[in-house]
Amino acid sequence: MDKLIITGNGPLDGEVWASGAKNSALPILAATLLADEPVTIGNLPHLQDITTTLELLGRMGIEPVMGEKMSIQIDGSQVRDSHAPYELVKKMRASILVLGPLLAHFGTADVSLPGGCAIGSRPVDLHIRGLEAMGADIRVEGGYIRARVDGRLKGATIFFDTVTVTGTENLLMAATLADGTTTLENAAREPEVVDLAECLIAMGAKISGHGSDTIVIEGVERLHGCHYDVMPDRIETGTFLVAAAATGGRVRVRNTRADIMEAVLSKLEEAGGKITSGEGWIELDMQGRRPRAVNIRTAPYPAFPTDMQAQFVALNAVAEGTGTVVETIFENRFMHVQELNRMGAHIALEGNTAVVTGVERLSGAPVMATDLRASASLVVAAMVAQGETLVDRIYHIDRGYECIEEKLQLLGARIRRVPG
Ligand SMILES: CC(=O)N[C@H]1[C@@H](OP(=O)(O)OP(=O)(O)OC[C@H]2O[C@@H](n3ccc(=O)[nH]c3=O)[C@H](O)[C@@H]2O)O[C@H](CO)[C@@H](O)[C@@H]1O
Ligand SMILES: C=C(OP(=O)(O)O)C(=O)O
Repeated sequence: MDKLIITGNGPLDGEVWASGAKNSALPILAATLLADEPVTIGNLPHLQDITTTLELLGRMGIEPVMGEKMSIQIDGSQVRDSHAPYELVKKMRASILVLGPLLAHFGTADVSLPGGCAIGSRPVDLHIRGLEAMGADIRVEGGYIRARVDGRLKGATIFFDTVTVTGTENLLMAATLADGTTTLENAAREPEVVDLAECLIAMGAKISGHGSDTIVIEGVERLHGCHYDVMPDRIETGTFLVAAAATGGRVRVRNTRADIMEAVLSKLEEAGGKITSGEGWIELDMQGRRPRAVNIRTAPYPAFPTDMQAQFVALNAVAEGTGTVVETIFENRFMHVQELNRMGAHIALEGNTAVVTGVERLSGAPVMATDLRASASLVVAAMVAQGETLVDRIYHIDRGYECIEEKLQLLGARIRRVPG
């Protein structure tokens, strides 16, 4: 297992680019299963989760064609087998996103149940209930979701009890080929849902209301090919900006968007960062100052994203004052706290709340990455720690951060990967 070795090296300074968004690329790759012509997806990030998705599509009979500038062409009409096996789903929960498209296009889908993961139990009951409301016959047996429909799915009005991102995406995709109109109420408003909807529209789908909590989809008989570029990754962008803030540095992120990051940017300003932005870039300048601790409460978009919580815990750990961080989305998303405390942080955990009292300096230590954003928080902490930190199990970080060590090296970090 590869490891990262990081030595605190003072303020980060420089420019870096954001990759395409993982959480947008994954549903968009699944959406290509709906078309009966080749779809070309551009600005795909080079990530382990993308490789896993391509392997999954490959098992179904698809032969992806690599194009220029990280683009891939996928022909959904090549599907011969609508089966997503456990050995791939267990590597990546987002594999559940093939359920809706396979069922809507081919009338059958056998997708392994994803099960829980390090951050929580993460059930998929709302995906299943929504598809049943659209006329699917679904049985859960042997660890698999076996879904069938005679003819086309039927439009329905579906109310989500809980706001779910991939649940909204699965039903949105399924509804594009359903007979009649589907209304998704209490739908997720995340920018990645909007990006997926825009891609589906480019494929010929009829969708309105995406970006609000009510999405209306008028089913069509078929979807066609298109070229679509994935939006920039707002979580990767936010992670670089937090790293700048924690180290007292100045970082400009290019190929990104400020308009979808308001909650995060306003917390970074509260922490003392001077934020400027323009067409396709955001800069944070701490002017050498130590950050101030901030209070955070995670919630669905447009509120503060749970995927940035761990990085802000690391920021608070070296900030002036005490910050309270409340996690309301996932019941177990504080695995980084123990590891940060091993580096000298003062974090008290009670239920879904972490009270973080900043210290002047953390100290390097061997630490273990437990999930994707927990890994990012350890990398941020290591860059402000005295001495050397060894971050183990970095396969988690490779799921979501493209060329993490190269990008941070560009900003002046002392970070290297050692094969293990
Ligand atoms: C690939 C992708 O886009 N992943 C993101 C997506 O995950 P994901 O889509 O899996 O997360 P959800 O939005 O579905 O989860 C939100 C909450 O709803 C609950 N729930 C969800 C579905 C369901 O059927 N029943 C149920 O109870 C979950 O346990 C959780 O407590 O949104 C999360 C919340 O912004 C992000 O952290 C993930 O990075
Ligand atoms: C939790 C995340 O991803 P996933 O839903 O793919 O596990 C994440 O991106 O932080």
